[in-house]
Amino acid sequence: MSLENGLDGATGAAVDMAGVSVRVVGRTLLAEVDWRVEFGEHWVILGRNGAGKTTMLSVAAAVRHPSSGAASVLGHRLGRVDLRELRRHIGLVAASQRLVDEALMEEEGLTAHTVVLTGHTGSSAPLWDRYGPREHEKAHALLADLGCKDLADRPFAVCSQGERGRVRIARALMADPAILMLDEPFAGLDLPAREDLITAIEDLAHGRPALTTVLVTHHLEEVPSTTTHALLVSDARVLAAGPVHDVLTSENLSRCFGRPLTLHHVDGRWYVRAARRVTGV
Ligand SMILES: Nc1ncnc2c1ncn2[C@@H]1O[C@H](COP(=O)(O)OP(=O)(O)OP(=O)(O)O)[C@@H](O)[C@H]1O
Repeated sequence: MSLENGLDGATGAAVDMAGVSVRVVGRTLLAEVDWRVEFGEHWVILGRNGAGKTTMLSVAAAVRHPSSGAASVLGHRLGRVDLRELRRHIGLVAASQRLVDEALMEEEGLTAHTVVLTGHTGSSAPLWDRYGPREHEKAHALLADLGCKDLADRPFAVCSQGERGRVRIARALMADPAILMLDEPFAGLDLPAREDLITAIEDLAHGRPALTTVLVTHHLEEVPSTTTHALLVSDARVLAAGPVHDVLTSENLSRCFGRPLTLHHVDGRWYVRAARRVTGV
């Protein structure tokens, strides 16, 4: 089997989990998860701290095997496919990820453009003989797509958190992934940086209709307007999954987060607030 041309030999969904459980000694991190993501869909995963969001993403990104159940990614069943090969077609972006060799970054002052280039080879250091004019140009174009073309020559080490977040996504896109998975990309961003990144993600969805995305976040305010589907996870189980307008309701969110919540949908974006207790006058 070859994944050389992206999805050769792949059939079915972008992600397909049936009865997936993940267990570690004495603990269940995911229990009996059924979840299907079709190509071109844009999902958001929401849930409380420790609910199992990152664990779900790690199975979907072919980083972790289920303890039981069946998981297929890009049509290939985990356990029957070379995971390293499969991961080349999955762009996983997490703030905790170490992208490039830290020592090299400090010593040689690797620029944001160079960090994006390393996405072509999936390497932690630049492999210069593997990058031609086409790759250099593409890295510039991706920085521009993410609204940060001016960062190209800036050392990555001095980039702000918001800037790094965008460079990380540009790097992931260098490999032309079929699916882009973003784990809390807005963590630590100030309001303008957050809004700019949301706009960049919305632009990606408009500009690349074939791209499938899965976003993990804590805040309803961060759900891009291009989101098509939502999954709520609670205590290692899927509480609700499906079209975004069916799943994102005050009732579902109140159950998911364990307190009465009121959800508002304005101009394509979502806002939530805790229902206030009425006190006496
Ligand atoms: N290797 C492990 N061994 C034991 N427990 C683990 C392991 N990995 C994760 N967990 C626990 O499993 C639970 C789910 O973790 P996960 O990272 O998936 O949650 P999350 O929903 O992404 O949480 P957060 O919003 O806080 O990032 C957490 O309670 C976590 O402490």
